[in-house]
Amino acid sequence: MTGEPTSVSDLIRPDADPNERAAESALRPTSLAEFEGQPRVSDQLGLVLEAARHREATADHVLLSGPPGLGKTTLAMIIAAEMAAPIRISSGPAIQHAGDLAAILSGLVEGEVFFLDEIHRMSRPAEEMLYLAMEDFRVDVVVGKGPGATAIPIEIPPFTLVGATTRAGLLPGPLRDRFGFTAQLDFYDTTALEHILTRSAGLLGARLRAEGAAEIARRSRGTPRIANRLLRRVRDYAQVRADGVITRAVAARALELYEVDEIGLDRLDRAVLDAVCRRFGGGPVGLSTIAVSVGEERETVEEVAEPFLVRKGYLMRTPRGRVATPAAWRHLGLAPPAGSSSAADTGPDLFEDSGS
Ligand SMILES: Nc1ncnc2c1ncn2[C@@H]1O[C@H](COP(=O)(O)OP(=O)(O)OP(=O)(O)O)[C@@H](O)[C@H]1O
Repeated sequence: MTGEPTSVSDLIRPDADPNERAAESALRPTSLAEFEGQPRVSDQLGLVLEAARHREATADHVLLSGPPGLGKTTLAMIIAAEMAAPIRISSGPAIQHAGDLAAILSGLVEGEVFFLDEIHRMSRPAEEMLYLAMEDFRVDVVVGKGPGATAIPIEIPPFTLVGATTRAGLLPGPLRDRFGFTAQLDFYDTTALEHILTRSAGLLGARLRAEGAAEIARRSRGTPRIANRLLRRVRDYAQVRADGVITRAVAARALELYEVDEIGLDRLDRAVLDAVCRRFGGGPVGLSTIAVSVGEERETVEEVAEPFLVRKGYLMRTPRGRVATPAAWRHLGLAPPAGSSSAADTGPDLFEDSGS
């Protein structure tokens, strides 16, 4: 049985949207002092950079890991700004040949920050070239083929590699070990998101009340990118359907219009919960069955809806499929079936993909 098609709202997707690049850049904090919400990372990174400045040296290589939209690109830019260094930006998937990497590295100037996003998606040969570059500031460019091939060493100026990954566990040990400092970014609490929203509203010239900021923050899934995106939509609503001021009521009405509920679930999230609870009695039910039932691609359910539902404690992955928790039933306004808490006995598993 196929349910009503559920279009995925782009509002709550944590990934970058190329159409939003300019809007995002305008809201990026440009110094560590302005980078709120990750005090431990800011403190530790501040120390690393200050020490490097003290020694008049290039900063150590930095690895940033964490889910999308939490500020990895922003931090890379801040590192460059704090070191008064230029920044060069590329990404793992863009570097498929070692030669691509050699060309970038040999063009760097001394002290430059090289930001490599999605570093876990680089090709193996490029990765091996990077080891040498990070350690010895040298690359070996192979000229020719077969037995006549020779490696020509090329010196490269000292630089700071800032690698970003959403999957630190996928990085090979030798690569991880070559970073002098690793920072794990966490989801933001609502207070931090309120501050970020207030700052963003100032830059956008939006009239955001503290209670309006709290309402948006609550629905932002712990992610600054989503918070800023919701703010822009709520601002539109406030201008067109209200008097321009973003109060709690205006924010709530706007986000209801966009189908983002009071804890940040959108239509797809709710459809998934609804399918698991109402159609499949709370599970266990396979991922593919859920996807067919909500009329979405399996990958979309798995990558967009599920991580947040699991993080919220609404859905569990078990060896036999997905299971709704009592909290999920309650969120839908339903009474959990008797004994449903014993679903936990099935035990959340560690399988990435267990329910197909
Ligand atoms: N600590 C913060 N304070 C204020 N704004 C932030 C903060 N972190 C992120 N942002 C804002 O969130 C948006 C997304 O941040 P950013 O592009 O740095 O995320 P990312 O982790 O690199 O995401 P991706 O992995 O998808 O590239 C930007 O507009 C940025 O201004």
